[in-house]
Amino acid sequence: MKFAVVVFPGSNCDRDMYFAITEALGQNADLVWYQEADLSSYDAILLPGGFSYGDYLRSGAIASTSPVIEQIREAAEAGKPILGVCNGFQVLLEMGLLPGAMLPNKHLKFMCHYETLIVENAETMFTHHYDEQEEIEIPIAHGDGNYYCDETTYEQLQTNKQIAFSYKNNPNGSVKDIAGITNEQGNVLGMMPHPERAVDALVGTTDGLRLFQSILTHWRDKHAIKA
Ligand SMILES: NC(=O)CC[C@H](N)C(=O)O
Repeated sequence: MKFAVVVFPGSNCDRDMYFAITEALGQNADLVWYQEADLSSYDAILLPGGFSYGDYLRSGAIASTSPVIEQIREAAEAGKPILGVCNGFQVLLEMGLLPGAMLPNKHLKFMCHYETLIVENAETMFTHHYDEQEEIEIPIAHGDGNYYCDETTYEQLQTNKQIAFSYKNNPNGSVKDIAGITNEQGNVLGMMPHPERAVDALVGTTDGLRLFQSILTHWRDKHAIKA
């Protein structure tokens, strides 16, 4: 399986994402510069964390206007898996591929530590290697991680089972403790915590690895040649 890691000016978790795919998952990945990217040959697209365009205007806002965004939109419509982590999640919100918006953390401080997440939906292509309501340890690192959506949107998220992860102890003020959501079709996931930083026991937890394994086995099942 071939993954694209889209690099914007100011991305800083692109190498971690690349490591997670190539070293931990054992699959192919390319770091693709946003201006030169041709995403048509990739099976999945990963938007890494960081501070694209220095978080000017709003986190993810300027990146969400770059030409590569049209290709990401097309890939999403084609049903390819799209994962946005942290700044990648902010870009997905700003481009309207996921509902809601990101606000500054409740205490207006950048936070970088482990959080316990609850797997709210273990049936998505990103989460089927977890158990429903399983608690996993994944690090966060953000200043603008306070997810907001209105009541109607929250009801839609619930009805469509779009809430993938929640925080056990909400660190940033997010509505209903939401840590990660999918689109209605289930092939676009945005999450603030960093699964790519949780794929090697040396750094304390490998709980993030199963997210990438979920993408891989789902893709293999879908593309298996059936006799
Ligand atoms: N690690 C990241 O992706 C940081 C995200 C973002 N720029 C913030 O601080 O909110």
